[in-house]
Amino acid sequence: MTSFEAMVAGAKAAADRRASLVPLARLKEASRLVPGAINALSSLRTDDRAVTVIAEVKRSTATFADLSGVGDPGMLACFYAAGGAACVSVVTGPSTTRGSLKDLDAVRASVDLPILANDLVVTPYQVHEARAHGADLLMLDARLETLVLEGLIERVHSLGMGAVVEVRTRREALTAVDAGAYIVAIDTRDPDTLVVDCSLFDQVTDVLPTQVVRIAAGGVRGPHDVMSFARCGADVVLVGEAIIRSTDPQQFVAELVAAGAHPALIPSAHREVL
Ligand SMILES: O=P(O)(O)OC[C@@H](O)[C@@H](O)c1c[nH]c2ccccc12
Repeated sequence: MTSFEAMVAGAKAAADRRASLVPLARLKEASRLVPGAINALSSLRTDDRAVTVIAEVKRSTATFADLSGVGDPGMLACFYAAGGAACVSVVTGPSTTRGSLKDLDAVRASVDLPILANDLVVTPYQVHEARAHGADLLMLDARLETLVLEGLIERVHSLGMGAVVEVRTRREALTAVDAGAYIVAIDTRDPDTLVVDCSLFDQVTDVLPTQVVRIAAGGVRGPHDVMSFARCGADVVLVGEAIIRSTDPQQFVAELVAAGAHPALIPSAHREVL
């Protein structure tokens, strides 16, 4: 079993345990009571800035080191909104990340921005959970079996949410699009060293149809990286660790947002009408 297969098995077992406590039918009922999902597309892709920012609430790094500065996730999300983030991402699991649906609840109660729920999602039960807790976008992984991925994307879209499919290679990018994704997150980090490789972004996105939204996800350290990814054709950057480690998250998000709106990055066709 590969480590990804082991993580999938773990996520499935955990979801099955939760389903034995709260059956799917109850969850579906609960999702009918929450306000409908916000269509995040118009917030993510805008004409007046080259790149928009998804700011992430998370309790651990990609290598599961503790990010103890998170404190109150709702408050942090308010800082992100005040800093100009287009969307807030919340890591809700798996358990190694110390994230939970409680964090999603706290963020949902605090901001009106679209929310991306970020977990290893492997069963339709988790899709309904995310919706019942107010998510508008849901992260999926292109390494899942194709039929499973297709089914999950369909389920996400049928609940009015947007599926964000995370990819690392051209092949995964093609799989994601074939499976019905129109928002793709590209992780350009080397899996061993976690070093960001902007040139990989170009290679992977090359195979995507132009209408597909491109999110640069993982390892973005600051405004400079936002501009680099913008030049590679990113529409959105997803930033977690660097914001949480900063001394002033609102100010840091504002700096990322300003970098994404830098006039030098806006295509001339748009600049003329501004
Ligand atoms: O903290 P970073 O390096 O800015 O990375 C953010 C994002 O890529 C990451 O949190 C993420 C991407 N896909 C995920 C799936 C599950 C949990 C978390 C994630």
